[in-house]
Amino acid sequence: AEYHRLWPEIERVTKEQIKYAQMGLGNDAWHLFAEEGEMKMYRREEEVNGLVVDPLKACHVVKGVTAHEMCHYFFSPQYRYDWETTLEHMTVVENISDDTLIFLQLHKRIWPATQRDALFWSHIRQVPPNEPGVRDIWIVVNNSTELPKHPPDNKKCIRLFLTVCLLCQTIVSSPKEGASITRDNLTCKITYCSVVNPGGWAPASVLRAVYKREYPKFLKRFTAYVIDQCKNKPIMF
Ligand SMILES: CCCc1ccc(-c2ccc(S(=O)(=O)CCO)cc2)cc1[C@H]1C[C@H]1c1ccccn1
Repeated sequence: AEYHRLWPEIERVTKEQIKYAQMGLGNDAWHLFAEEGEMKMYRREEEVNGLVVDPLKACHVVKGVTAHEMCHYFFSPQYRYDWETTLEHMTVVENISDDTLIFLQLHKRIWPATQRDALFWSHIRQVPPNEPGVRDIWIVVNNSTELPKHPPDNKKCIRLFLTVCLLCQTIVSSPKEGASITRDNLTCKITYCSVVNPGGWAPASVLRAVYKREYPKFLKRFTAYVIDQCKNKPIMF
């Protein structure tokens, strides 16, 4: 896929997202808006031409799964309806390669906002570990793109623009002397980042209320789904 017209952009955005996810909260003014167990969700209030584009950063730690498993279930289209409750319709409009797809997603209308759709490339890759104690790192990046064959249909819904990454790190605690690694030895550290431009105008208060409610629900549901899918399966590193 290295020769695909989107490849330079995929490389650039993926490298940016790896840096952005690994910098943690940096010294930006993040506001913790949701906290449940190990999951902490932060946002910054930002508007571009009067549109809410609040960057979001979520940090979570889950036991019993690997970074590869978490990213595999986030990337693969066949599981999406199982965990993405706000989807009305989803299709893969282009198979660029086995690690890069283009999705067209119609999201359910979230009253009182207008219905949105999203057209984005999605790329999964393993990244070299950057600190001791981390066995491996995987990332999925979703980034909006335009295709002449799938122009926005402004009569039907508004096309939103997103850049999302799910960066996961696998930490393995040493099993008992001579025992093999089991899921009890696995910890997955998750950083989920998203910047969504809603496309058309929506009241800031409405969008912020939707995000405040939907993002914690989404990450909780998604991680619980992966733990449940993996628990009786051999570990996929
Ligand atoms: C007014 C527009 C609101 C709005 C913006 C953005 C998204 C959204 C799209 C994609 C992704 S993802 O992480 O790439 C996973 C693949 O689907 C996450 C969020 C969804 C909504 C709608 C449905 C609401 C929502 C918001 C947040 C999380 C989940 N759903």
